[in-house]
Amino acid sequence: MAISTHIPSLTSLAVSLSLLLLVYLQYALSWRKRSRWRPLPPGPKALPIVGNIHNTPTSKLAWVGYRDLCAQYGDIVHLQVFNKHIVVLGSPDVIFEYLNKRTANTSDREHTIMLELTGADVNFGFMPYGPWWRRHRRAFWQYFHPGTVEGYRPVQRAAAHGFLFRLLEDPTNVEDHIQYTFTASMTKLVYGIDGDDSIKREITLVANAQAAIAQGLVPGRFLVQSFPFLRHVPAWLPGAEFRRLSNKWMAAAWSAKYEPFAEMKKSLGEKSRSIVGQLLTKLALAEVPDKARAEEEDLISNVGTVALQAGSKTTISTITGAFLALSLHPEVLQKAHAELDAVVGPDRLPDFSDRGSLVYVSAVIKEVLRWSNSTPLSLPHCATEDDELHGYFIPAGTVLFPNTWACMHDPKAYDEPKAFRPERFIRDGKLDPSVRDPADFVFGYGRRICPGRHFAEETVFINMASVLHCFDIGPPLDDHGQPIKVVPAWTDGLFSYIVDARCTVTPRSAQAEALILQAQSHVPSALESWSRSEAHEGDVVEA
Ligand code: HEM
Repeated sequence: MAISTHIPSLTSLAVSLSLLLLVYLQYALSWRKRSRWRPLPPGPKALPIVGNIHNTPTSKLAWVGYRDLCAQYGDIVHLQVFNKHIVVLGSPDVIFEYLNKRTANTSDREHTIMLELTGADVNFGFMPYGPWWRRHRRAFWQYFHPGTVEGYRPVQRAAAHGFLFRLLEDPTNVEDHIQYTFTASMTKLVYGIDGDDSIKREITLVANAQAAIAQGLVPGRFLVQSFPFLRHVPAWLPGAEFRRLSNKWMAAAWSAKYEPFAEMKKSLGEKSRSIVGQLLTKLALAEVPDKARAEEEDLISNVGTVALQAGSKTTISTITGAFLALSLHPEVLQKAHAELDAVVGPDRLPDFSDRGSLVYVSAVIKEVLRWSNSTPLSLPHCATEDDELHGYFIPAGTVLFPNTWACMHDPKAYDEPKAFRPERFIRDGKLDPSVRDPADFVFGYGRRICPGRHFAEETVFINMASVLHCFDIGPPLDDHGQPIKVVPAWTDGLFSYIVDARCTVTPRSAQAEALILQAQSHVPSALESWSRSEAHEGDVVEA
């Protein structure tokens, strides 16, 4: 009896083992065929099944950890987490070679079911590389290339003047004012909508949609990320929390996409100068079948929502970084004041036309972009097909992390990289082109490079030049009026923020106050006259 029960179980064990061996051999053979015997890039030793989960940086900021791994293993480092391959690109040479030059295979994004479940799939910044992404990017770029962006200056200027006024009225909520300023200019440009209530509502809509993405895209938080079929389990089952959250996330994404869109459509005639207004007017005049029209309208509403969502965190984080840096460095503030006094003088506010003459202010902005990175690992790209880099095998689907932060804190390029020192960008009274330019890094790479970068640079310039012209910025004060020492620190995550950006903001003079009040009184008419102006598309060059 005992023998007869053991024989079948031994046989089935042998069969199972043979099957396992077969599967393994097949996998190994296919791997050999795909890799053509090329090794994966070097990296720490992986454990069975979980891979390098223990090597992914947790005790320090991810980009600092990745920089340290590159110091140990070289500029190209491989990690594996379960079945996901990650390659860290640790120097400008490998980043430019792979992401800027070999773009046909390195412009994808990681495919994850969470994009759909959070509603983030309407954001073309996360879309897979392909025709749908390309159509979004073209539509967007048409309105954000350098030739068009110039036409947005009246709105950006009005928003900057509004910013000065808000800082004057309430110098305590600097970050809120930055957010308000960015949203005010974008809501006007994208939907033609202004007014305090509409701007505040838009801030909430964008914040809700971004919170959904921040919660839903945390790697490994939900089992459904690794096992997409679980998306079909009923919401009441234990462990199906993601289904309940997903309903909330998708509702937030839907509201951010459709509420301002629906509002602007109601009065399209008046709002036709706006970006979405122009796209809808063009569509109305085109002869397109109904199905294609619906698809095009979907694309237009996506373009509107992404302009607000993709640019807000990065721009807000950059300007907040500038306030912190200036509050810590009175010597920088003093030099910027001296330059503005000499170039602009006390009787007016700075304008876009001053940019070329404001060398020191331009260097301050470059140093802010270098010192405080809002996306230290950029937005990771993904390899579409199996590939080879420097003799190493890069499997299809590998997530590519360009370590922008490491390039911006490389002591070989920037002496004492932790120090905030705008002078490093200046030689003989001019911007020094031989110094590594942060703009070549912080806006990302290749075909995915930030298409809002020209707009962003103008926004940062007009706001920072105006603030520097009118205000003193210093450390925060305690209840006894004593300065509080703020130690610069940044949050971890895809988007990185200053942890503590408290500072004091006070007008430089009575004349500065008067300039602000005068500029603020012209804001409504400036916005009104922009709405009635002609749009100029300029010559579209490749993104
Ligand atoms: C200082 C401000 C900004 C910084 C530092 C920044 C940085 C970035 C970075 C690093 C990427 C990823 C690039 C890559 O994948 O290689 C990106 C993508 C993107 N940015 Fe920006 N950005 C800023 C402002 C803006 C603004 C104002 C807008 C909108 C007007 C915008 C729209 C976008 C879009 C739509 C994408 C996705 C591009 C794609 O995947 O094809 N950004 N940005």
